Amino acid sequence: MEMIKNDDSLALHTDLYQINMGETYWNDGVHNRKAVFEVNFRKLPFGNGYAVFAGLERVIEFLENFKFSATDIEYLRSEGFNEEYLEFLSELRFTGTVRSMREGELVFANEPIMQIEAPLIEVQLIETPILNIINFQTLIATKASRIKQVVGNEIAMEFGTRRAQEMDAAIWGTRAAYIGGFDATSNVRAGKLFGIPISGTHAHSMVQAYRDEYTAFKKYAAIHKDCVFLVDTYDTLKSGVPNAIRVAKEENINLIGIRLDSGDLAYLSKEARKMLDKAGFTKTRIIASNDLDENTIINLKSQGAKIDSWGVGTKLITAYDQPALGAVYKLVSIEDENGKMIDTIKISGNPEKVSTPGMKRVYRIINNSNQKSEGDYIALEHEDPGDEKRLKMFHPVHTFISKFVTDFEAIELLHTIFKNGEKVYETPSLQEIRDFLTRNLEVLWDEYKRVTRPEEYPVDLSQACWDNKMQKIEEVRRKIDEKIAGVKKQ
Ligand SMILES: Nc1ncnc2c1ncn2[C@@H]1O[C@H](COP(=O)(O)OP(=O)(O)OP(=O)(O)O)[C@@H](O)[C@H]1O
Ligand SMILES: O=P(O)(O)OC[C@H]1O[C@H](OP(=O)(O)OP(=O)(O)O)[C@H](O)[C@@H]1O
Ligand SMILES: O=C(O)c1cccnc1
Repeated sequence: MEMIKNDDSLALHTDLYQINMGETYWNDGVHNRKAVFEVNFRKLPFGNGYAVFAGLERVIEFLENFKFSATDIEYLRSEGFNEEYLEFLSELRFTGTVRSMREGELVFANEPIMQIEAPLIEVQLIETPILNIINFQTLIATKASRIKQVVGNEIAMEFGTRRAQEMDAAIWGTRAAYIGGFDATSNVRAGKLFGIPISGTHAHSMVQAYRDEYTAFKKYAAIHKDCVFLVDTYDTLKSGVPNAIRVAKEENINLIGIRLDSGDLAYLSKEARKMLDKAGFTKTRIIASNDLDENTIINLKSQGAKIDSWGVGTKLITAYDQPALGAVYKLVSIEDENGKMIDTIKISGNPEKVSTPGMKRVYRIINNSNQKSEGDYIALEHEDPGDEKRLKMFHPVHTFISKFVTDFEAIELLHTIFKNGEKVYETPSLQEIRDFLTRNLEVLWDEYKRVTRPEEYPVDLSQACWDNKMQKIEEVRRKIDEKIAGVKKQ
């Protein structure tokens, strides 16, 4: 229990190796060298054609409060860390510059979604929490957006708290789901904290508690004006729907809806719709739940199900079919002993895994003739694609795949969030973030938005960025060859 009481900071919410590397840099006197790291992921989740960026708000909160508490230092002392290093850590605050995509931005594989420029030790210590936040929230926002694409103008309700990976995941997952386009949540705390609309029906347990469906609905109606009755506890069509209609006729309530939670949802919804309409409850909505996801929803719609609202829990909040987004945090540039910034690269046998060196900017290239996106364009810091009359966009691996864009606007996607440790970004409201996502989706061709086998959205490098990468690959190769030659000579 003592440990839990002392959970008074998030600075230790990192991997031990970060603190060990920090100690190495500090001991060597290189800890204050400027370093630039970028966050990117290599593969879109769920086979989706885009991802929805989420997590920035919590990253901001984390960086603003970044500080090792007295109990953090005490704990590290008990683990045997050097006393002077601990003294240094106790004074450490975040002093860096952060550029980031905004929440609700569409993001794609192999492009920087956040860039952090700070003293090496700071930028290293915050890697783990930043990835922890972004990987989860972006994953859930993307899953939610994918489900909402299928749900369309009908209502999507987040019902997942009971199945989420503990409380933080439920709360921040709910916020991410709302960013991704869900309309409401059953989690009341998320309603209080973030202003997300809350909504809910009742469980089978209430019907079981009264041991009689009619009585249970009557008791609920006695205290609630707006009612949604769960109609599948005993028999949906023979008991549930008739009881809901009977109580709605007897009591002065709005029968907003009925909920179906088992059985053949297509068949039951069609039959229930007929019964409700015949009784005059044409506005009463049919809500469905039970292990739903985008695939079941497509399937139900194709069967002509008469469902107006969709309650989605487990498969959304746990990102059931892909439980992790693989965003990574890579060093792209570091100050050398003369104060000069040197670009760095990570090589791999897999061309997609070779990092792109240097400080970069990301632009969305919007074609002025149709206001649709031609793709994203990664350029070096000093370049401005907006200056180009004729922009060449080519595939970064299969370079022969290329096109020229002429009448376009290059919209910069990375925004300055912190400048030298000071927050300079005005955090938008959740509603603004949702509207931003809606506008972003409008510039994307439908081919990238479909749920099954979407087209691959272009994420291209500028010629200078590509040349810089090739030059770095060459440099690394030469160095290795020289080393091998040196060893052979000995
Ligand atoms: N017409 C339908 N077409 C395709 N999938 C459906 C259809 N009706 C229901 N489903 C889905 O089939 C699955 C049925 O799951 P399952 O067999 O566990 O439920 P059940 O027996 O109806 O109810 P319970 O949750 O009480 O066990 C759910 O994921 C549900 O969403
Ligand atoms: O199915 P999900 O997408 O996770 O949606 C939430 C589920 O949670 C509730 O039931 P619970 O799962 O607790 O019990 P049940 O399956 O027996 O109804 C509710 O009735 C939904 O079925
Ligand atoms: O309100 C509901 O119907 C609800 C809430 C959470 C989980 N399942 C259903």
